[in-house]
Amino acid sequence: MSQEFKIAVLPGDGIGPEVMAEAMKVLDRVEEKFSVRFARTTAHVGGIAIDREGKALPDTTVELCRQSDAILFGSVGGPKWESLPPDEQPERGALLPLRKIFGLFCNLRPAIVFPALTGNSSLKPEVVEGGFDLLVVRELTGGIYFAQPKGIEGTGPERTGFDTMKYSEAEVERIARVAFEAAGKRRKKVCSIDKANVLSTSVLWREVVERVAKDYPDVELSHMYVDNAAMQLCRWPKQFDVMLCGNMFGDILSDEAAMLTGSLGMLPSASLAEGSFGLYEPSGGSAPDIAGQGIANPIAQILSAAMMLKYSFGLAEAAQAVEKAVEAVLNEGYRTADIYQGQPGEIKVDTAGMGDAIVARI
Ligand SMILES: NC(=O)c1ccc[n+]([C@@H]2O[C@H](COP(=O)([O-])OP(=O)(O)OC[C@H]3O[C@@H](n4cnc5c(N)ncnc54)[C@H](O)[C@@H]3O)[C@@H](O)[C@H]2O)c1
Ligand SMILES: CC(C)[C@H](C(=O)O)[C@@H](O)C(=O)O
Ligand SMILES: [Mg+2]
Repeated sequence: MSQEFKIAVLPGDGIGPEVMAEAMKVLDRVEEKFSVRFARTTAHVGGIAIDREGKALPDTTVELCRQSDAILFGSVGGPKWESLPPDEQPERGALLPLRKIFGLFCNLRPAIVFPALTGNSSLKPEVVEGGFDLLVVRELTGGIYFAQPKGIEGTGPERTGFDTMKYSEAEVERIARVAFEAAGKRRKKVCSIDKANVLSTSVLWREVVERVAKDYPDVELSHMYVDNAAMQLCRWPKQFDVMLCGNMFGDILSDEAAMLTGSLGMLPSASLAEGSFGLYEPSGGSAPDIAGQGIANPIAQILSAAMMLKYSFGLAEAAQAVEKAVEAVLNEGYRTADIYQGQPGEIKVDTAGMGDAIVARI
């Protein structure tokens, strides 16, 4: 009997369904090749769920996720729902609650500059030469995103919006351990990002990270202020191996790291709970500017599915086969519009063309 895994498939809005369709083809191929079965059930989330079921995260969707071994998520949001009250919008109404409900405290965002794509990077050729990869480890269920109180109060010029930045030692320790474990399997360097010259949360963050580091003597720890880190990422990203960040700093720096790779459409992510459960999604959003045209890059979604194979299902070999297929198509010159530069040897493809090329190489 082949192994079976249950996946809640939540394509969401904008380019979500377009890139998800390609990830489904990849999973079909993995089933064939590795004699596993992925029992997939699709449900609404985000704007489409508001339109069809009246709220961004329907109870039936949450229940489906509970019954599943992992969630494969597309992206949510778009101009159509921007005028709704903040808590009802797709991002705050669906994505953030999903992270909280399932305890997805650990967000892994690898940024890989493939050697074939160094010409696409926004950086100088000598900075990206030969390619590189770094891993952003972002705390995902705490910090300013979730801490209370938050809101908008008062009237007139005194009307005030406020959020609270809070981190407990336990929250910092938990995510720091993930970063050190990951670095131990990579180039053995953790750079912890904070703003300890201003923020009390960062002073605590730094203390706890220092303490945790003592348990990982083979991993080198450094600290960097977030503003400097944003600059260093553009100046010389090869200095980084694992970047350990709180929720908001990790959000910002992971988008920046994505662009070093050539396109946000290349950057996958895993959001993990304790144990094997996880939600896997591209780091980018629903890309309303290109939705419906069939030109979105499906690689972030496909590599997110590969992360699911590895982290939630323990199918490391299958995950590697998918990653190798992505690298192969890039080496052969296949490019969606976002990474196409009109160079000799490049083959321009649409979303489905990229998906098919990857499937054919698994
Ligand atoms: N996880 C999520 O669901 C998620 C993440 C980020 C933003 N959003 C939401 O998405 C909507 C749009 O946000 P935004 O425009 O700031 O960010 P975005 O990530 O959707 O798009 C930023 C830019 O990157 C490009 N891009 C992103 N993914 C791409 C892909 N796969 N292929 C080619 N190009 C790609 C877009 O075309 C756009 O030019 C907003 O409602 C936002 O809140 C959702
Ligand atoms: C859409 C938004 C809530 C989300 C975040 O800020 O976490 C997104 O930007 C991300 O990076 O996944
Ligand atoms: Mg973001």
